[in-house]
Amino acid sequence: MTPPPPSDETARKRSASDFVFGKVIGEGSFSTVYLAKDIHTNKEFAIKVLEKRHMIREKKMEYVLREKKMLQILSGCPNYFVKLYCTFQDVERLYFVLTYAKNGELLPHITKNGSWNLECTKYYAAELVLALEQLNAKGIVHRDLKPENILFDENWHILLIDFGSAKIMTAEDKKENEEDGKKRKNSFVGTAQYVSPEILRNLETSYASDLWALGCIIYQMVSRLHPFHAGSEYLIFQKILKLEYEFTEEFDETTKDLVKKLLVLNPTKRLGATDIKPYSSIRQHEFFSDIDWDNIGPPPKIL
Ligand SMILES: Nc1ncnc2c1ncn2[C@@H]1O[C@H](COP(=O)(O)OP(=O)(O)OP(=O)(O)O)[C@@H](O)[C@H]1O
Ligand SMILES: O=C(O)C[C@H](Cc1nc2cc(Cl)cc(Cl)c2[nH]1)c1ccc(Cl)cc1
Repeated sequence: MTPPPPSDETARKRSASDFVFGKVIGEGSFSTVYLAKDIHTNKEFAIKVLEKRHMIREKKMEYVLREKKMLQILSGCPNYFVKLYCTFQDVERLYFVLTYAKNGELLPHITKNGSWNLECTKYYAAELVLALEQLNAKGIVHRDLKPENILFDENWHILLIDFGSAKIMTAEDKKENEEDGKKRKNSFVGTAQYVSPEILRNLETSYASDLWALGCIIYQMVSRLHPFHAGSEYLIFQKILKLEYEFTEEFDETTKDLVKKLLVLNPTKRLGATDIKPYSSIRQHEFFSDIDWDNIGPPPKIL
């Protein structure tokens, strides 16, 4: 007995004709992201469009299906992640219908000479910690966290994107991470400046890989530069493996202490890596002494 057709509009499988496509709001290596409006509800979405031919040629199907699976898992989280409303396809393309992050990327706000200050750094580092706690609770490691993958929604809260490189930690992975020095080939390397030492040394990634990226992002929110910078990816990797970075004069002692406890070569020694309740030891750090973790309140003005 075939099920009755969905009663209301939202349950019906969508197609491109349900949307009016507007401007391009971003380009990925395999995607174009459009601002689009649902013709039935007038609601705005970001629609990420991928060419099937390109997916097949570049053998990126697994990446797309992984992003779809991760976004479906995360769509149950209350906030901090872009929501996947639906997916559909036509002869040439695949479509992800996503929350529209109206206020764009974090990166320009921390690099331009604007009003970004230590209060913003603390607030958004706290939102990042809360987002990482939710990822941990869902068993997901993002593996490519960087300011370009952190967007702002219309109320200036963060929305993490780009889960095509994410990994679901299995019980097996967790066990292997406890046995130090277990060697396994990594099929994935993130973005040079933010890649963790364990990924460079072909060791298994773990939640602690995202804690390394958190350290890099907090460093960058304060100094506007990433901690490991050099003229080539090879030289950046060398600096990461030797933990070769310095603090600029903008850093106070408390911020330095937190960054030092996150940028630790051994993943199991990073602050939060062995928390029974992740990430209580990061929450308790002096750097977050002004944060009320049960209600971090409205975002600071960064206009
Ligand atoms: N939900 C969204 N709302 C607003 N802008 C978005 C959204 N998703 C992506 N973008 C913008 O589109 C750009 C491309 O995003 P997309 O995730 O498709 O590519 P990418 O995966 O970041 O690129 P790559 O494939 O090289 O990693 C992003 O850098 C971002 O600026
Ligand atoms: O409609 C669905 O939800 C399932 C399809 C499944 C699917 N069809 C595909 C065709 C190609 Cl060429 C590549 C991938 Cl990754 C493909 N994945 C799909 C469509 C769109 C997106 Cl973004 C992901 C998966």
